[in-house]
Amino acid sequence: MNDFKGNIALSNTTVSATNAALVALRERIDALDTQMLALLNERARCAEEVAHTKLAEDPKAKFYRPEREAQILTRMQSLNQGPLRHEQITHLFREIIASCLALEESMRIAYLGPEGTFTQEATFKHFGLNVATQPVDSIPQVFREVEAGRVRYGVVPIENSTEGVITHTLDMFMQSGLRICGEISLRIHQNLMCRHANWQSVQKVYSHAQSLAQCRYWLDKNLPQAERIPVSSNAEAARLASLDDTAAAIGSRQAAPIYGLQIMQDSIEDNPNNTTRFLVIGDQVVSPSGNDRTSLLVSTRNRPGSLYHLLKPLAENGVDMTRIESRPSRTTNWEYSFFLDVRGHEQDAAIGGALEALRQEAEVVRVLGSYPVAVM
Ligand SMILES: O=C(O)C(=O)C[C@]1(C(=O)O)C=C[C@@H](O)C=C1
Repeated sequence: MNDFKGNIALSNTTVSATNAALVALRERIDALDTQMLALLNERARCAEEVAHTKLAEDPKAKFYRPEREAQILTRMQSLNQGPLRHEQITHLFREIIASCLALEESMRIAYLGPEGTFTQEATFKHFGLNVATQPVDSIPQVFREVEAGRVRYGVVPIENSTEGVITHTLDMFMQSGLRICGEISLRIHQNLMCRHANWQSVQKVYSHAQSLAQCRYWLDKNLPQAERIPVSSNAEAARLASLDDTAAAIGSRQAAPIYGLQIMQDSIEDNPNNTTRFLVIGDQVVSPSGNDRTSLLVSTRNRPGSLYHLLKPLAENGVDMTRIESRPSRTTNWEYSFFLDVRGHEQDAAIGGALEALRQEAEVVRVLGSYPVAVM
């Protein structure tokens, strides 16, 4: 007997017993919600007091404390015993913290737009859904908005696990004095969207070049006839697809409702672990969280063994390097700047020692920021 027939066969007594159980459970949920409401507001009042305490100590105090947020989220994950998953707990607590932070200060965040990009998704993931945002046209423009003080922080992409580093962002650090205050790690799910259900017949697929590259094999297999047209952003791709029945777009789920499209196929990225890392940029020095990363910009003259001389101080001080990128220096031909990521905080003795030795070797050594490693 299937469920449907089973339900029909239930006697009146069973139905009322089921109803009674439901009523009791809902009463329990209502009682728990009442407790949570009181607790949430108590927490919010604490955050308001934190704001007063910070201001009393320093009238220019920063309210956003990424290291504290990372500690709270990590602690909640370690305490969590389910059935809610770590990811859901993290998401809920992020929203709670964001709402408390909004009571302390109303902030505006610039991000690489337009609306519907993965950078927007990363911004909301980190700062909560209710933060005021300012989508801008380019990575340099995000830096300019923060430098001019028109927004408090900016969010820019830095690297993708499939397609590698975003050189535009690295290059901006050569000109800008802004610091990295945080990082956001976002699992990138690419979606195929168009105006109608007949997606297999489309002749064009618009997307950002990186997204097209991330779906290369899926497109070869499922839409071999369609021309792949790279455009400035996934949101622009969605806009173009919204004007044309013979076209589809690939991009973030967020873009579909904004441009009146339907998601026809989801998670079409070739690599199931496709992740993009974003940076939060601002003018803030962030305290240690206990699980930090430090980004360095080091420039040196090109002489034999120069890279070896840069890396030796790190190795000798036991500093764990997680990334190195080289970029041609903008000022002199054949001089290189290196972007290094190391584990730890600039206040750690090991990194302090390595920096001191590095400064003997290199022309320029700049700490771009020490910040908490992204929590989920
Ligand atoms: O602990 C602080 O400094 C706070 O401002 C409180 C709080 C929170 O809600 O827990 C809010 C915002 C900060 O970014 C970090 C934490």
